Order: sequence, then C-alpha cells, then structure tokens
Amino acid sequence: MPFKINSSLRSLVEKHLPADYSAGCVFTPVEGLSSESWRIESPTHRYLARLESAEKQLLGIDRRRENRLLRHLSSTGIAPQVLRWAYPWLVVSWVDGETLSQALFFSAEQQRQLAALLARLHGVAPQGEVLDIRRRLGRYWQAIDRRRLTPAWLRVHQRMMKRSPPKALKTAVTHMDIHPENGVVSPQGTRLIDWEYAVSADIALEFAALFRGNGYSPSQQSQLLLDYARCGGYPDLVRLEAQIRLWQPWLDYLMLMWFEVRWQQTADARYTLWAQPLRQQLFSEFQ
Ligand SMILES: Nc1ncnc2c1ncn2[C@@H]1O[C@H](COP(=O)(O)OP(=O)(O)O)[C@@H](O)[C@H]1O
Ligand SMILES: Cc1ncc(C[n+]2csc(CCOP(=O)(O)O)c2C)c(N)n1
Repeated sequence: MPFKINSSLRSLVEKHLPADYSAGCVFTPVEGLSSESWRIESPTHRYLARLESAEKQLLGIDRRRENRLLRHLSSTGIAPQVLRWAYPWLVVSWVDGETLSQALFFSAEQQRQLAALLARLHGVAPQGEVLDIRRRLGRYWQAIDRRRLTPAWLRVHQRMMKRSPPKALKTAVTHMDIHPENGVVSPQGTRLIDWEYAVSADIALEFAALFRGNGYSPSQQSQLLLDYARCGGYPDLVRLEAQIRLWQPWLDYLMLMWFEVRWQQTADARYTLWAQPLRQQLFSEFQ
C-alpha cells in the first residue's frame, strides 16, 4: 500500500528541490505511524524532512530554532546540513552510515570520539535564546494529565519553580538528546543526528542529561570528562563535575515531566514506567 505523503511536502520538494523532483523522488516515512519524518531519495541525493507539529511544539521542539542552530553548526561537520526550512517542514541532509548500538556507543573508541565531538560542539558560541528550564517545565506542567497530580508532586513543582537554576558555567550550543541511536558512524567520523532538542544552554546540563539518560557509571563519566578536557573542552573538571551535580534535580524533573507529557500524548505505558523511579527519588528528596 503506498504511504500517504503530505501534499505540502511534495510541493515543497517540487518548488525548492526541482532537480531532485524531476529526476524522480521516493518518499518513505521513517518514524512509524505518525509519519512526521520522511526520507526523500532521488537518484543523486538523500534527505530527511522533519515536520513541525503541535505535539512536538508542546515538547519544546521548534523547527525554526533547529534550523538556525543547524545552520550555525554547518561548518563543524558534526550535524546534518539544512537544505530548506519552509514551515512546517525542515529538510536536512541524510547522514549515511549505521546508528550506534549500545555496545558500540560505550566502546573506548566511540567514547573518545564523543568527547572530541562534544569539545568541538561546546566550543561553538551560543545562538538564539538560551534555554529557560523553568519556562520549559512550566509548559510541560500545563500539558500533563491533571488526574495524575498529587499533593507531593505539587509541592515538588512549586519548590522547583521558586528555585533559581544554577548559574551557567559556560553557555554554548548543546545537543541535549545524545544516545546511541542518535550517533551515526559515517566515513568522516561519528556524527550526531536528531537535533530537535538542541539549544544554547550550560554545557554541564548536557553532561547531566547524557550521563543520566544513558546510565553512565562513575568511571565512564570520569573517562569521558577527562577526554573532553584533553580535547579542548572545559578544562576545570572539579568545577564541571560540581556543576553537573547542581543540574541533577533539574534534569531529573525535566525527564519526569517529559515522560508524563509523552504518556499523555501517546498512552504508551512505558513512559509511566520510566517516570516511576524518577518520581520516587525526587519526591523523597523534597520531603
Ligand atoms: N539526518 C539523518 N541522517 C540519517 N538518518 C537519520 C537522520 N535523522 C534521523 N535519522 C534516522 O531516522 C530515524 C527517525 O528520526 P527522527 O525523525 O529524528 O525520529 P525520532 O526523533 O523518533 O528518532 C532515526 O532514528 C534515525 O535512524
Ligand atoms: C532541554 C531539553 N528539554 C526537553 C528534552 C526532552 N527530553 C527530556 S527527557 C528525554 C528522554 C530521555 O530519556 P532517555 O535518555 O532515557 O531515552 C527527552 C527527549 C531534552 N532532551 N532537553
């Protein structure tokens, strides 16, 4: 059965990528049922078209921001190139290669490459608005299912919203969603894809997310930070590690809220399962 291609995507390619269009393009959805991302293949090129949707906006995703950040990074070679941003579609280059497996991601070689990549990324000056984590949490709060709220949760939320987030150690462009499937081994080295949560933010928040999201052991954390500093990343590891710890509750709460919003959007029980340990931990810290 042929897939139903959004007609706005077809006309975008016809208008803005006419050579590819007339050579004949194949459109394939890359992301299951919702078909929010499409691979476009012409005889000579491959692209990925990413849709801006209300659901994505609620999560803090903004294709206009993604477009600006990717263009800002275009000379670094660590991210896909933007071909076209025409609301609601962002068309980027397809990165050829295999995505990383969990085992490969944690290999010494890939961790060294990731350290070097992060040192390069965090050397890029911030672009656009700096992440306002309380504003993002406030938006997630508006989107969660009211019936799931408890007095303990309300207490945690109010205290978090009254606190000031850590003062940034160093603000730079951050990816904010690094995990094995977002790393592609290309002939030119490992690259990161899926920049939809990328934002100018404190570099320590990036590490808090990377370590927590991927279950880094303390020694894996130290090794990555050591390599990062050696490659020209932030040199004061004592300060950096302390700053990562300061971000921990914010990151945990952000993850909890994101899981809740995703659960609300999808009714997929895995999200509540993943949220449970975070909830327990945060709620006991705020007793
Ligand atoms: N620029 C890219 N180059 C190559 N593959 C990509 C690129 N972007 C995404 N992919 C692949 O397409 C899949 C879907 O991507 P994406 O639209 O970001 O969905 P999701 O956010 O659900 O992972 C990814 O898992 C990845 O394997
Ligand atoms: C600044 C910022 N705002 C929102 C998000 C979205 N987000 C929060 S948790 C999560 C999944 C992590 O789970 P796991 O790593 O366990 O898959 C995602 C995608 C983000 N990454 N950064």
